[in-house]
Amino acid sequence: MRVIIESTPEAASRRAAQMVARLVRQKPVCTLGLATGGTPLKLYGELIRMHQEEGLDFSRVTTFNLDEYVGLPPSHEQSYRYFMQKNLFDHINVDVRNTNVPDGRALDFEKYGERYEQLIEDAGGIELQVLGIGTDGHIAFNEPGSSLGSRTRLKTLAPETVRDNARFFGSEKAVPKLAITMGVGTILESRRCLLLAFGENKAEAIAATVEGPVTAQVTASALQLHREVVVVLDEAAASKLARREYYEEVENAHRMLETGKLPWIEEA
Ligand SMILES: N[C@@H]1[C@@H](O)[C@H](O)[C@@H](COP(=O)(O)O)O[C@@H]1O
Repeated sequence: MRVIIESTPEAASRRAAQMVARLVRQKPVCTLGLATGGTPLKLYGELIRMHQEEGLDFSRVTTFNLDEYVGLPPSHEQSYRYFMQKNLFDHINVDVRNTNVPDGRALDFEKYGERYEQLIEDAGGIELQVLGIGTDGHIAFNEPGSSLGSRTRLKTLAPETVRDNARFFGSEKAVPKLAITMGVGTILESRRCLLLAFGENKAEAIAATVEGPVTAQVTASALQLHREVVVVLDEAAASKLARREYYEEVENAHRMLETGKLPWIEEA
């Protein structure tokens, strides 16, 4: 796990956008996994800017979103399809037919989950999965207790998540209590994961994810089993990490390798 700590959410989002953009430039036909929530908004804003000002081309990109609330039609302002259209897809040149967000109106969720998994497989798997994290340490809607091998399926939201998301719906009562979500196992199969977290209210979940034991009680901790994960944080979200100095050393080493300057070799 590579942990990158930037001073602000803006700087962290720019860093994350550069990673996404590098992939899209190197591999124009690629599959991105996308997330919703407040966290990736600045990342999407930066990708839109890169498309508009630098010609970043999404025309051959396919996308898969992590999750969707059960019962919300795509036209509902709080549906994740609506969110993606408004905050990214409507502003870049992705072909909307190549964008996939689980359908919250599906009736046979078991079958639908299998179909979503198949679509991901048919697209060649997810190259880079963008992730946020819940205050209870969940990724997508894999709430505490979710199997670390789980696949796309129906999930009941934990009370903490209902409380956190009430801000978007006006009240806790209005928050859908069920969601269809990629599983932890689905997420672990993506080739690379990019986890973003900002703000003090994510600090505990991030410390548990990065430095705690791998446990189904903090589903993001399963990312420790993945071979290529980058965690991009702002100062506040990093504030409860015990090994912060080491992560900074690792980043210095990356910079030295990029510039080809390894002082101990030059001095020898
Ligand atoms: N299903 C989503 C997650 O994918 C997201 O990571 C989380 C955090 O949201 P926010 O970024 O708004 O804090 O919220 C929801 O639970």
